[in-house]
Amino acid sequence: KITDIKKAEEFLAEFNDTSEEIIYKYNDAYWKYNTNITDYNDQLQQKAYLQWANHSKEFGLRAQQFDKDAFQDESIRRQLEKISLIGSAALPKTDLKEFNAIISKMETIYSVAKVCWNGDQDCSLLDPDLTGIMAMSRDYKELEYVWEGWRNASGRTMRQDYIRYVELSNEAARLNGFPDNGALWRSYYDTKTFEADIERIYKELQPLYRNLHAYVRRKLLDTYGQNHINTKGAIPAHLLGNMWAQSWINIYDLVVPYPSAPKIDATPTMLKQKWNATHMFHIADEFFTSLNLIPMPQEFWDKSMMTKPEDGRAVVCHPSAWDFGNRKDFRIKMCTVVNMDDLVTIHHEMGHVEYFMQYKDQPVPFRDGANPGFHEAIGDVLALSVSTPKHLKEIGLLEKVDDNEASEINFLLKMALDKIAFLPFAYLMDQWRWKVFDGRISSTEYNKQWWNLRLKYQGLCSPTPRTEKDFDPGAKYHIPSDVSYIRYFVSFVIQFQFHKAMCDKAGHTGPLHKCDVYKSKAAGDLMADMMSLGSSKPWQDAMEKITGQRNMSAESLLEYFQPLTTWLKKENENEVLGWPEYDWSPYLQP
Ligand SMILES: O=C(CCC(O)(O)[C@H](Cc1ccccc1)NC(=O)c1ccccc1)N[C@@H](Cc1c[nH]c2ccccc12)C(=O)O
Ligand SMILES: [Zn+2]
Repeated sequence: KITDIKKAEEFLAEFNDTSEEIIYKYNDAYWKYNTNITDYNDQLQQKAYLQWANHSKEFGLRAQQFDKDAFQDESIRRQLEKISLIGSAALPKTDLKEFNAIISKMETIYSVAKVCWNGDQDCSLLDPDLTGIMAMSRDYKELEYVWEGWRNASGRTMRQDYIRYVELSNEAARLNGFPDNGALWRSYYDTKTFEADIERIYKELQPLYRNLHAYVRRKLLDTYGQNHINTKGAIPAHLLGNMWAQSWINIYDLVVPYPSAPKIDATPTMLKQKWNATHMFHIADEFFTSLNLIPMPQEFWDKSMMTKPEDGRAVVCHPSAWDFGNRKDFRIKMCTVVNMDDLVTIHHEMGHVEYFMQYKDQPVPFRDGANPGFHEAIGDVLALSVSTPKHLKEIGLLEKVDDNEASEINFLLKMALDKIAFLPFAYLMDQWRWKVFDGRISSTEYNKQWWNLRLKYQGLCSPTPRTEKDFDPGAKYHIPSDVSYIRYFVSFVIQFQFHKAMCDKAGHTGPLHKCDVYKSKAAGDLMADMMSLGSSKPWQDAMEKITGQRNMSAESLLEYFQPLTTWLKKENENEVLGWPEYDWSPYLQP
């Protein structure tokens, strides 16, 4: 093994110089495919992917020639380690081609899947039509039709491909020295107690979730009646305002605690004031620059895709942020709809781009988040400030803001419908996949085990009978697209730690949920100093830089929701928490 430091430095310099161009070429081809799904563009992206994979493999094998532990210089050691971890590029050529082809096939199925009415006359895609129905409809049967139709058109048709995807993922993981792909994914958190830490944090948050679940279930009884809601059973999964019941924000009007107090909903005002996508992006950009963060560059405004093309092109609508690797070209691809949900999502995506720009001068192996959860948290932290009634009023999206207990509970419940409802979903998404990758869940019971987890963690049941002909996990973007999900669970916990640290830095006093860091340069600098590290240091160092402590903790999240927790416990005094009648189901009712 090579231990010569000069040779190591030359190798790293060569990697850095040759990588930018090949990364740009791959992103350019992948962007063209994502914003215009055709066979031709698919072939081009697969070719560019193979070139990028060959580059990774060549440099990965060369990096392994060095005895990385022989180097005192932590940066050299860490760069060699990251270059050695080449993921799917370790697969033999034919397997690699098959692997990439399967993923783009599943992703295409997902992006073009549609639900049709009256004999295929008119059909709807997920984005924006089916999403809109799931959010707005209060018709039990209509929701059921769309919920099942989407799963038939997306998940069900990719079930066989997924089985092959699992085999190839595990083969690649083994070639990288891991027992299975779940172990490889968990390694990105560089913490040997990661699973135990996540489980502990989940257990701390579960009481609050069960209180929210019981409260919402009680309210849904008023809307959907005894036949469809059992106050000791699971909630039918299609009634929560979202295709996957991962966010319950869209049924806020059915569950608002004090209907007479002002509803904190900015969407009607956005529509009345004729907001459009570009304006929403500028509002978000202005928030970032108010914190002395880097503004979106001109190329961003010129090359991003902010709305779904109207020329009938098939595109991947699921939002994403793009770093083209040349330290200049950064984009967002999103099918923006003018509503509060998408204003929050724009902040989420822009958080990714801010992170890209903050670490763009790091060596290529360090141009990444401290861990995947950090990358997901940045934008959401800023959105916590933007979502306060005080801030929404400041940007003209709310007329009046009351400062009384009723308004406070209304606001905190709305935030809980997004942030607390999401936690069990984010947790179970990779619980299921970790078990699929390590063989604890076999392909003969993919769907049965999925619904076991949906019941166990979310307290949901399917509105219609499910069999192993179905593949409901495939109905959620990240499964066909090979994108891990525990990153969002981590993000939803640490974003409150970051929020608290920024609020302290901004000199905020009073309850955490009222904090808005708008225009605080000190708070912005705190985040910028962390982001500029990229993945050059262990994430515990990055965490310490912001919060002064080195671990993930649910403490700040629980502090933020404290007033709501107290209120819910009182409200639920005579409620049954949980779903003890676990075998109740809406389709077995008379
Ligand atoms: O998937 C997303 C947003 C999309 C993304 O920005 O996370 C995107 C997903 C993706 C990953 C890899 C390839 C393609 C899409 N991630 C990125 O664009 C991204 C960019 C750079 C680094 C890491 C991730 N959100 C999750 C849940 C979620 C977390 N926070 C939210 C806030 C508002 C709305 C949704 C969410 C979801 O919709 O289920
Ligand atoms: Zn994201």
